[in-house]
Amino acid sequence: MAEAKVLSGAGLRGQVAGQTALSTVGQAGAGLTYRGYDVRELAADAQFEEVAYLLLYGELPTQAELAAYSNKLSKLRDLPQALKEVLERIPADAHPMDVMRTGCSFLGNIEPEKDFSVQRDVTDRLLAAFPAIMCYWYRFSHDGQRIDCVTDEPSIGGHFLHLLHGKKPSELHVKVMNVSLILYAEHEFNASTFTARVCASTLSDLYSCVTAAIGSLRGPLHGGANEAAMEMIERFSSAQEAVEGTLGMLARKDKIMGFGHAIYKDSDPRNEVIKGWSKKLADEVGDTVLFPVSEAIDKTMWEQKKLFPNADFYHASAYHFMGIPTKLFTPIFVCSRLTGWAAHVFEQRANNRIIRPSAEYTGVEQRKFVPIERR
Ligand SMILES: CC(=O)SCCNC(=O)CCNC(=O)[C@H](O)C(C)(C)COP(=O)(O)OP(=O)(O)OC[C@H]1O[C@@H](n2cnc3c(N)ncnc32)[C@H](O)[C@@H]1OP(=O)(O)O
Ligand SMILES: O=C([O-])CC(=O)C(=O)O
Repeated sequence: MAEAKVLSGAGLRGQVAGQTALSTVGQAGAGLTYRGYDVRELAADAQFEEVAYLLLYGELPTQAELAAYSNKLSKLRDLPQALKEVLERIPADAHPMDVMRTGCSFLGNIEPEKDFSVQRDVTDRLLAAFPAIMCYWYRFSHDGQRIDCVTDEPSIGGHFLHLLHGKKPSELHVKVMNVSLILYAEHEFNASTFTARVCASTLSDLYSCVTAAIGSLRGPLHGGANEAAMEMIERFSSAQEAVEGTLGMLARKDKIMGFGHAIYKDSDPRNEVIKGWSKKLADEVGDTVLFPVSEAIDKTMWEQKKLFPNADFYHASAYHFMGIPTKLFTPIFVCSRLTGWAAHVFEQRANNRIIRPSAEYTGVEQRKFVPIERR
């Protein structure tokens, strides 16, 4: 058992910065709940669209509500021609998180949120369109193909895989994508969500809040860690090499991406779920390197530092086994976390005061201005 985390000091750690009814993180019992439901139960039995509905509309849907919601989302998947033209101009070596940021922002120009009464419709549109924004750009810039942005896949996860690979995904892969989207959907006042809430608190529009949040998620200390973890794992060709490499990184005081957490102290409840699915995928593809390497790093980190894998670490190998290019890992997080961001924006708007903390001044004392010719 690791020691209790120090919840004070830099990074606003431990400061209560507002209220939420959306999730609890790191509390006794479940570890992570969405509107009171244990994320592990949701990941085992729910569809991502149900979880999106729960977060955005307040309760789990009935069969009829889910069918109507999924149908609504399916009809909103296609991209306007103007957006496709913008995506075609973004170079292949751009980072896909920058593509998502631009895609979201541009859609805000051509389909603006006219007033807050349409906030749920704008969110549903983004939820439906994000997989196509990512895949249209990726397939055009990498394969020179203008893909059809509409598929008959019932789920968002299946739709994404179909757009990316140009064929119907397997049942197992659709299931894993569904689990992954559920695990990433919401996480209280993490950096990107807090960014969205700060933006919302100025009464800005939803596209601006989401665009700002994407920028915040991009960094390797937050969502970008799944991509960074993959790059590290791929450097090792055996478990033995991974142990030695991890010890070397720790000796050099490098940060090991995909480990540790600002709130959880001895485990991230999402890890056991995605690790289990990563193992199933490893068996499916007959992997004998990536999964053992991941487990060797995991074991070494716990033995040496009592640091545990967070949600990002085993997502890396899971996505890789499904043939997803590494640089698309964090954009998938965007497709999911959009639900949490938007739900927080709705909450902020419903009970708003501009978020404007104070700073402790550490600069020079007040002094007299000296005109430039006398400096
Ligand atoms: C979905 C998500 O966003 S989950 C987070 C994804 N991010 C990562 O995986 C990046 C790697 N991890 C980290 O950088 C950190 O653990 C964070 C950013 C997640 C949390 O940061 P903090 O709350 O500041 O971490 P914490 O206070 O627990 O750090 C304690 C000590 O452990 C060290 N530590 C924490 N994580 C790591 C790590 N992954 N590798 C090496 N050392 C680490 C810190 O440097 C610190 O050491 P120090 O006391 O000598 O300075
Ligand atoms: O809560 C955090 O700081 C980071 C995290 O795990 C998430 O956003 O999913």
